[in-house]
Amino acid sequence: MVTSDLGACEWFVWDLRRSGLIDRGPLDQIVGEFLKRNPRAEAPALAEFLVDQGTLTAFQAERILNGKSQGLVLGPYVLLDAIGSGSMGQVYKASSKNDSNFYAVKVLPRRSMWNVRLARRQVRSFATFEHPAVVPFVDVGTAGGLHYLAWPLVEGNTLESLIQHHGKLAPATAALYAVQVAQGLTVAHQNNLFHGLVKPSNVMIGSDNQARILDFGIGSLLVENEGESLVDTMSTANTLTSGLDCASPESIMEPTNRTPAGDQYSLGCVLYYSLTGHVPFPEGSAVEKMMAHQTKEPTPIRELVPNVPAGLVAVVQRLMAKTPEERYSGCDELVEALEPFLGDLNQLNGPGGSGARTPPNSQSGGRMPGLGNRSNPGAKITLPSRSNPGGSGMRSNPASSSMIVPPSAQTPQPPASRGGVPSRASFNLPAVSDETEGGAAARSHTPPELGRPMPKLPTRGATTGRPEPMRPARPAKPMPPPELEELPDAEPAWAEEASEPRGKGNAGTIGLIAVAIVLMVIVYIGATLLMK
Ligand SMILES: Nc1ncnc2c1ncn2[C@@H]1O[C@H](COP(=O)(O)OP(=O)(O)OP(=O)(O)O)[C@@H](O)[C@H]1O
Repeated sequence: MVTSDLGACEWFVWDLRRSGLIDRGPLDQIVGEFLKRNPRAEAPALAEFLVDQGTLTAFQAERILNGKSQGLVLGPYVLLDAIGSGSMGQVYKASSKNDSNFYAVKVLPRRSMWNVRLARRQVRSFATFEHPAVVPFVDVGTAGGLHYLAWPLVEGNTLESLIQHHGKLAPATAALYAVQVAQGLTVAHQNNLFHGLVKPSNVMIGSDNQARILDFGIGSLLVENEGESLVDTMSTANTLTSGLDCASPESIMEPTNRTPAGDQYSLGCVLYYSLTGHVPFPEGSAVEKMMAHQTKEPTPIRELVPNVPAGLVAVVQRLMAKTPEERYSGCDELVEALEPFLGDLNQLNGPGGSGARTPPNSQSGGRMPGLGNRSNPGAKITLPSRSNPGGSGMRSNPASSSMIVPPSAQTPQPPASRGGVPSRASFNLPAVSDETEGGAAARSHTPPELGRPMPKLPTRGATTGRPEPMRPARPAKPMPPPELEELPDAEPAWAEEASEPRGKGNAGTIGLIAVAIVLMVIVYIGATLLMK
């Protein structure tokens, strides 16, 4: 199809070609047919058509209409939608050209500096085991100057989101999720992997009532490894701050001191949050929170929620012991300590509700996922119902803006062999990519995205069809074919990383941050003593 045939859609079609989302042949055919029927159509109309017939997702169309055609294909991943953003970067729902499964792809800010080689080693470690509560870190790569990390996409709502919207959990429900997380951590710790950032926003509860730990791998990237720190200083600082509510005292004193025992402390904070609806130290500045983790005890749980069993409170206290040695010998011991509090979930009252029922879509058949027959053989464990508004606290919350829409509601579900998480074996891991955008960016057909409303597209009245704000007008000179075009961000970040051990400088900076934190703590304690 020649450029002159494209009319007012010319710039859009060029950008679409540059994006690498669709093969040129099929694209030209679809566009040609559309323009034959609508010769005067402008770009938004064409975009809407492509979304309607499933060639583009609404997110992709919106990005391209806004002139952001780069970065939609990162290595094997085709970005389909934005899920949310965290302290390290933006997270996208993506499909992989390697296996057609869905992934959560975290894209780090441009020019983040970290050592991809060591991150790849992390990825390989996750290939050695599987657990229903562990969402494995499956890929890391660089494309067009952007670094990306990938995990299988899981459906559900985070504990943070659930509790923010529906309040604290019933003790048995809180214990159930803590057991599931502890089981996942047990297996990870046995494989020499700690999490380092366990917190309510990193625990996803699926419609099968299985807790799944998100963001595995990131904590290790924050830690010095062979003298090289993996994540740039700014990302490290942001991530540490965002994790402060559940950070162990020892990781606060020394940010690279992340261990299995630290995961226990963080899980203690998560359990405290589940039982009370508040993090242990909700008040004050970042420094005051750091101090509190070092020196203070949180408000006693039974002062806030009298019906929490004393034994469960004792478990939280032990998990949150200030010194690692006082905690459990391992998460397996913790699982045993929690099991007596699972009770009979049929009898439980959730936030504002009566008994819970087994969810119709529960894959566990009412049994506690992950525990099999091992625990409470006598107890008839029925999982809390998402669909029971008066139930046990595990309720769906379609109104939550911070929640992702379960992919089942958006797109055809990928084959899930582990209660929502595609099995590691089925990942068919993409060769860790180190390609530049556009170069190896294979042209693929984007899987149709169902059910997402079309974004408000720019009005069609504009003479160019170009939305506002517009990019600068295209130069009058003939454009080179996209294949030959120089991509603006195609600088090989990997080459830099390979030649320069940036982590060392970064490690030094983390050391300085640690020293500064220690000094702040000392000054604070001194000032407090003087005031007394
Ligand atoms: N594997 C995953 N499957 C589905 N959603 C995910 C997955 N990983 C992350 N998310 C979602 O992506 C969003 C952003 O995640 P991200 O980890 O960046 O932020 P966060 O945990 O909220 O904050 P922080 O960066 O401070 O930890 C969150 O809503 C999170 O639930």
